[in-house]
Amino acid sequence: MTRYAVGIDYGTQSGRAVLVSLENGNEIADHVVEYPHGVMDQTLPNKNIKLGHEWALQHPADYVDVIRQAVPAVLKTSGINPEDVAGLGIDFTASTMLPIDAEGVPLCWKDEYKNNPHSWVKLWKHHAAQPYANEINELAEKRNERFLQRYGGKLSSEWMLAKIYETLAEAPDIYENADLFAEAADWVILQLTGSFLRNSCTAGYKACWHKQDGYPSQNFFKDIDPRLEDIIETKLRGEVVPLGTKAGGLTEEMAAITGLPEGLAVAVGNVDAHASVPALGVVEEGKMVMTMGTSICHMVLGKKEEEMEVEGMCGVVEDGIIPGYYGYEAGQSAAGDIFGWYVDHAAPQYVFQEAQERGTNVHALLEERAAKLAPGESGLLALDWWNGNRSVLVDTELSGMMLGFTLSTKPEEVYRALLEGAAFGTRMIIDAFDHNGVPVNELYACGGLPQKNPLLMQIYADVTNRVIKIADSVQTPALGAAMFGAVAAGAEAGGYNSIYEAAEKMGKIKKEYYTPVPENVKMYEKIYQEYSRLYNYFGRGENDVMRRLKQWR
Ligand SMILES: Nc1ncnc2c1ncn2[C@@H]1O[C@H](COP(=O)(O)OP(=O)(O)O)[C@@H](O)[C@H]1O
Ligand SMILES: O=C(CO)[C@H](O)[C@H](O)COP(=O)(O)O
Repeated sequence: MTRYAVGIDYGTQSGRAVLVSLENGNEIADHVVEYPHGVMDQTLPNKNIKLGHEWALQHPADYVDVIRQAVPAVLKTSGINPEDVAGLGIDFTASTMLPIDAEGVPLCWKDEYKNNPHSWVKLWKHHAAQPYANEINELAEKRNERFLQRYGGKLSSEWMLAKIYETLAEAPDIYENADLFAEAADWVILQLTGSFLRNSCTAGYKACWHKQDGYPSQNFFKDIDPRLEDIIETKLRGEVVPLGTKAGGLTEEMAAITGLPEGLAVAVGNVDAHASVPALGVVEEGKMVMTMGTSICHMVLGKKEEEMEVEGMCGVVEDGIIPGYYGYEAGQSAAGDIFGWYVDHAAPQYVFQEAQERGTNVHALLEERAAKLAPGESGLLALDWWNGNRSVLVDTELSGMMLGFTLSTKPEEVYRALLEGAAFGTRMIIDAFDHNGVPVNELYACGGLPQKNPLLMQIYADVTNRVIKIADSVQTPALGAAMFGAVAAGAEAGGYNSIYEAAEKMGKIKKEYYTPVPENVKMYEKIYQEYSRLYNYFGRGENDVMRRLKQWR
């Protein structure tokens, strides 16, 4: 008898449920629900209350809507018997967080708080907490706090501590009246099961929790603000558990809403990018998974014995991706967005015209022409910093650059140089890991870009001199979430006893690989040396022209 699991992937604009077979990971049915309130970056649902610059909020009811609509829809489409579903797991954007009361009710649902923006869900890309992140970073650096090195030397404004401190500073009553600050991932699990547990992935990568050391010290929090002194025992309390842990069984109410059996095993939450790793079958060291879309997340597992320090990584967390390993994460803050920028704002009209005449899109046309060029033929070289540099320089003040233009430079040459620049940026990240005790032997890719742009993937293989394997699932994070749901169920209940077993059966990659072409590798090695020189020159303080130009804007 075939058994199934449900994975729910909570993205930025929408959530989707996917029903997968536990035999082989095949996606039987999926259903997407756009969040009715989307991303609130102008006003609260009460339209009279305007939001500040860099705010990005969400409505927690939208997350419940996804459960209410998408789960029954996949059961109906598939026609399976709900009793054959063994487990359920979710993945979420992070750090997407909210204040809740002692009963788990979001403060934004209460009349007395709903008009205060700080009572709502702060979405991962809410960047208004930057001044508070800066303050935390300065203090941590001054105090020589060890935890800072685990986050590439800087905490992000997107993360939990900056967002909580922002609430304390700007809305002390919300801070006071919050029983807990919760990751939305953990809050949704609370809705499904009635139990509140913090998953080690979001706690580790986004809230500075460490398996041995716990959170930063009480003393450190007190130094930020005396009112934060007891935060670890109060508003950050909650057991932190590894991924795949069973959070509990589906409640009677949720069983009625979804059509799934009451008591169904539900796994603790997970981060979207991280959930993809086992979905590609990756549960061991040496294999870097790249989630490639508007931006790129790079994840790699390191030895169980030793936590390594790698320049500019976003974080290292024990059990943070696959239990039993240190999980390392790094990132490029733009990739697809840079190619999209060129098409939208810089490609000439005649390219659009030709694309239209040929019934193709501009990306595809530029890719086709760029594929005819050899490495180095354009004479162009780009620094891929259109949205700053996340890894390894951790500097949002840096900006994009291209050199080598002549009067005969063509649009496809510029497009190819942008693809190459992104690949060099990834090579820099790989080298940082590889040279610091976290080997990267093979690359795995998922997300939209590997499906959209084969030339980009070949360039990545050539620039990094590594084989690249591509996900064979459209909903990679949801598949990963479903796999952790199966692990929460355990073999006795028809699931799996470990994520290793689940990955072996359900992880999926395409048969065709991208393999480096030796002569391209040779040429790109030379160009990469030039890229590295420019990278250091503009990125490490020798010439701060990018920073100055930004200041003068
Ligand atoms: N053919 C293409 N080649 C390269 N980039 C593309 C192409 N088509 C779209 N893009 C870029 O891909 C990005 C979207 O990637 P996708 O993985 O679908 O989204 P997301 O990151 O939001 O999940 C956009 O930034 C867009 O500019
Ligand atoms: O924080 C992250 C990974 O650590 C993600 O960048 C964030 O969750 C949003 O991801 P996406 O836009 O791909 O859904």
